[in-house]
Amino acid sequence: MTKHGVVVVPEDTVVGVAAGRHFSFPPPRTGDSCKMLAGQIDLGAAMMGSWLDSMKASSPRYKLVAPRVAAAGDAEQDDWMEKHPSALGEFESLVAAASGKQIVMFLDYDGTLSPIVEDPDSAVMTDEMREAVRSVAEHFPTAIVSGRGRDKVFNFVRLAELYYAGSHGMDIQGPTADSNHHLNTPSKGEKQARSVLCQPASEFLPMIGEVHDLLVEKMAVIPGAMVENNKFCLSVHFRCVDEKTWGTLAEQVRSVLREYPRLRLTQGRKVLEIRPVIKWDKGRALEFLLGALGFADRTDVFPIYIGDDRTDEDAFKVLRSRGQGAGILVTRFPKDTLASFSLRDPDEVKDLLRELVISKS
Ligand SMILES: O=P(O)(O)OC[C@H]1O[C@H](O[C@H]2O[C@H](CO)[C@@H](O)[C@H](O)[C@H]2O)[C@H](O)[C@@H](O)[C@@H]1O
Repeated sequence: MTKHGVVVVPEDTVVGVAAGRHFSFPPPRTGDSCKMLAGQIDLGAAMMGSWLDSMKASSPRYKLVAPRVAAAGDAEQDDWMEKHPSALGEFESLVAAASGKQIVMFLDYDGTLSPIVEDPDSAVMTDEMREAVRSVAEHFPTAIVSGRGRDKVFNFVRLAELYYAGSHGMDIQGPTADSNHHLNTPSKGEKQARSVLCQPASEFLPMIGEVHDLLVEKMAVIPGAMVENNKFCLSVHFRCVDEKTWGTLAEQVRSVLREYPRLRLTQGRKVLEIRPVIKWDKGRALEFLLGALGFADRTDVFPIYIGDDRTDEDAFKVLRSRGQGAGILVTRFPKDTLASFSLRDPDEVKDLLRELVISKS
């Protein structure tokens, strides 16, 4: 398929192309009007129907990619691309807006640095992408912000010089002193203290372990279902579950969570995510890291956050409320988003990272 080809493709493979004109950049300051963008499912009020609806709504199966043919769909796509143009297409205005400011990079992992695949354990990052991230981190402080457990995402990325915010930001670790060139070199005694920066949900560890075991038991009878332990949160994957069984899966998850009112449910790409009710998300992690880097109240900072998922909307929302930087959504579909720009896939993310490095050289 070419970029501009006419083809019907399954989820995760559709393309938006038009260059935009009326996009919202720099992002305006906003209040707390994120609607349900972060994909939170209200456990208390939710009827089974709304769980299922939400799972289906986040899993569109087919989409026409035909700028010249599918006029109705295109109008929507073009309109969306005008509001969220390609960050590559608008690269010069992006760099101009960041001029004189310190760029800080925030990168989601799955769907952003690695393509979405069926088996979560196989979502490896290419060497080319690793090199692009490594180069970008030479120029700008860089953090990986992921729903995955921190150790797991580190094992995929394997770059010691980055910050890592695992478990949707509930487990933040800075680079080791030796590799961190963005902070003043600490003494030997400081090195260890600087290692883990923030774990706001540590009291939930035993509960998460308990719920993990219960969910593994429940999911054992659902073909294709998989439970992933992300340390401070859990993922119940339904990408490989027959759609006819999604209702059963949702009901099983709900039956477990009914007994745990201190846990909440959010939704990602064909995954239900269970996490503590604490007010902490990828947006809070972004703010925490900006503070840790000394940029909390600075106006000369330009955070760039790139992510593909509903949970990344919390970070886009923070950028909007700060009136700073740029949120970039990785997607092939028009989606409700607070991001200012878009990219279509991890390959385009890699291109953008490379362009940023070139612009700095
Ligand atoms: O915040 P992220 O780094 O984007 O993590 C979100 C979830 O990503 C992973 O699941 C997603 O990617 C898998 C591999 O491509 C795919 O199989 C799955 O359907 C996606 O939902 C990860 O496995 C989850 O634990 C994360 O919560």
